[in-house]
Amino acid sequence: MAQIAQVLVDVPTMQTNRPYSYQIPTAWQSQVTPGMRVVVPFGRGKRRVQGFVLKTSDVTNFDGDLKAIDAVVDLAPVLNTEALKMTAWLAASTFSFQITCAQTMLPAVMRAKYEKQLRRTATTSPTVAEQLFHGAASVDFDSVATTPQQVSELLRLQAAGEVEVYYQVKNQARHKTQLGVKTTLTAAELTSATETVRGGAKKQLALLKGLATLNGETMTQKAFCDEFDVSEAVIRTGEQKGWLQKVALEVYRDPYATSDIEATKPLKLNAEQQVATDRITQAVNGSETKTFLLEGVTGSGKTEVYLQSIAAALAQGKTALMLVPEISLTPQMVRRVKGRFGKAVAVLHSGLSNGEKYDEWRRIKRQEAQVVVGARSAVFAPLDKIGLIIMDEEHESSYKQDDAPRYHARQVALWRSQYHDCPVVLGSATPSLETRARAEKGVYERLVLADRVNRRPLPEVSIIDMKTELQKHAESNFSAPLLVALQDRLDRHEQSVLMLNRRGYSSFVLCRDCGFVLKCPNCDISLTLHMDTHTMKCHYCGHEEPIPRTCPNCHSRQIRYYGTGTEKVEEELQDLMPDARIIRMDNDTTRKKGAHAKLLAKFGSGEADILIGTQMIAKGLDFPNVTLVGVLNADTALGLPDFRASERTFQLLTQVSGRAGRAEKTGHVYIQTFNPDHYAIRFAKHHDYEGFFKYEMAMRHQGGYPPYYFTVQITASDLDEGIAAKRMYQLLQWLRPRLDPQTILLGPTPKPIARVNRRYYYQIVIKYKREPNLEKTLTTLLHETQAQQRQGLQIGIDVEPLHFM
Ligand SMILES: Nc1ncnc2c1ncn2[C@@H]1O[C@H](COP(=O)(O)OP(=O)(O)OP(=O)(O)O)[C@@H](O)[C@H]1O
Ligand SMILES: [Zn+2]
Ligand SMILES: [Zn+2]
Repeated sequence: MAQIAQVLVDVPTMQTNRPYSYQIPTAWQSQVTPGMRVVVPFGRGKRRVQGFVLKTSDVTNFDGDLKAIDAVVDLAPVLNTEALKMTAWLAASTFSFQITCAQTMLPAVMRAKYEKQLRRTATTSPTVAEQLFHGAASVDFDSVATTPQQVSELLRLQAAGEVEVYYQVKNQARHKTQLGVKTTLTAAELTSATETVRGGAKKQLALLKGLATLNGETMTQKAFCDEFDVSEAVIRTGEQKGWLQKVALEVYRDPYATSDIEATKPLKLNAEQQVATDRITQAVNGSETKTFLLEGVTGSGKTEVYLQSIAAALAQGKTALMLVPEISLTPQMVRRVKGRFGKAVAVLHSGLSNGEKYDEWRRIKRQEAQVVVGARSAVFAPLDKIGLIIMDEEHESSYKQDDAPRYHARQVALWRSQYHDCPVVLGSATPSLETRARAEKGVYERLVLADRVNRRPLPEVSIIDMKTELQKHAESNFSAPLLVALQDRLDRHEQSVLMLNRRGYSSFVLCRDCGFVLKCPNCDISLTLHMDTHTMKCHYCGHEEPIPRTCPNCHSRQIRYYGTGTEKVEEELQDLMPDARIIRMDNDTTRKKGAHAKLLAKFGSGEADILIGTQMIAKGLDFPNVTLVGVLNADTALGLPDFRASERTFQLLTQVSGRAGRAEKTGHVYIQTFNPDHYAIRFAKHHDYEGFFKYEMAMRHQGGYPPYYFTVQITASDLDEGIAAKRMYQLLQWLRPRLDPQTILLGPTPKPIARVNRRYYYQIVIKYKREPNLEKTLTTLLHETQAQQRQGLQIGIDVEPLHFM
């Protein structure tokens, strides 16, 4: 029997990966197992914290006095063997703490909430019991300690032993219950009960008939009443007569219960889809830990390949995990998967309430759901026997988490594929350069869908040079050709989608006459406008120069920061086209839960002619009547001070173009830009992913960027800019001798948005090809900066960051 538990404790100010030993009280010795949550005392005083049991052992001779576990939170482990291994791996590979990782893997409601209480003691005087506690055993600390006088009085009482402060760990997870009915009578007893019912009581007979069909099962009262057409009053009568019992029935909050999703059957695959599905199925059946890159143009029917591959895994008695970028943004995808697999599907995404997420999580854990669809953190879904993992739109940067642990869902997916011996499918029309490069090397197997379903052509793309447009007429967000095209669609009762790129809003300057963007002379990366210092800064190398008043390239005075809002665009368009019915989709109009899905449904049902939106409309939408796509400003993302700016622009333009002409009617795309000759725009015009890939790889090679180099970003932030900067210079001195001479250290530099939440950010970027000392150095850094964190300086380590801002 296990007598000692190694517990990972949740103490934010004193994190460590070293577990603490606690004694397991005799009564629980056969019950406490690894992966359970427990409440333990920590430090001096009465502090209670939540922790995870990592290991149990039966060592009986330990040094000193071990504290005992206070309470056991779970009846069964919430982290199984795989999950425990995964936390250890995740912590090591992202340089974060194991407790943070464990918490990230579980639904938010399972995170402990602490309540500070004031308790009575054995020696509390009757007056204090009455005045302070009003007869209760404990009170909320904050409610009785609002003034300094009160606090000082409490301190006095505490010193006198009359009261004590206690930290209560609150379990926030609540199950939802409904009233259910069940009967313990046998069929024969029910029949004889029928004979006691007097002639006219038809409803009582209906009740008995209903109960007879239950076969000992429990049914919710509501469902029972609906199905057998009896009232709650009749149920009460039945209860009084001893025919039935009312019980509390645990129910799941099902976020999709009210939406009626039509069941779908597998489509007949085209030749390319068939080849891809066969290869994946083969790997599923053979339990191959293989990674596929499914590179399929927009509208090539990747989803159908996913669905039929998932079916193959289910046929083997296995489960499947399907990741999509922030799913609340693609309600269409949920419908497709639920339509095919019905109740076997659990959905996890940030649009759900915490209770809903918890319920879906439990459904997966209890193996009641075999298919999980979800956004980033769904990669930790507690599925057993995974047969296939799919990652749709694998290039999406929302798969990377910005806070600790800074993990990429792709990394976790690959780890789980090793654990479960199953294949991973990375799907995209525009794979990330890293992924495509790995396929080139043969690390991943490449599967290609080169054509749209039914050989529909990809839409024609016209590039509109906004420099000449602006010379022709007054400043407007709309070029003449785009307006003509919009009017034309209005006349033909076809729909249009307009995208306004908000990324990089106003943070760089652009010449409206020649399209020139100011770049760093050292790094070939856009300089960022810093209004606080009135300078242009390179945040890769630290180069700084004044804000130009005229364009260094053409000497025009039309150089200014760039940016415009969706609301303004909507107003302008409504003025220009008073008859058009417009839906606007941006952070403002989609803030409310479910608003996103509603707006899309409205557009889908033809209640609007034009959908204006930010990047959120670029992906996944499949509306047959959309024949026109307009991109109002292709350049904003290009101007970002990030070596991935071209890649992101190309991906975005290709994705949004892909929304046009997906069904019978041919589509057309208009891209407005000040940089018509930029290669990202040229390749997007020709839907030429492969061309872009080769060109961009050459650029990365030349600049010494990923995938040719690996990168790690270290940030320091503090309310005091001087402290953050000083710490980074010290850190640079500290890092240099510890790392390989070949390794490049960039910075320290202020982050482009240097001040967020009143904190100042500084960063160092480590670039390397091979760095044997990296792991040791960064692990040391993580642990040694604990003391500084307590003083308010925050250090962040980000392996392979996706954003340098
Ligand atoms: N074999 C098929 N036969 C008929 N229709 C199909 C077939 N496969 C897919 N489709 C239909 O083609 C359309 C496009 O498919 P889907 O949305 O899966 O494309 P996709 O590759 O995911 O595109 P995107 O990357 O643009 O999201 C959908 O409406 C889908 O129902
Ligand atoms: Zn530079
Ligand atoms: Zn210029």
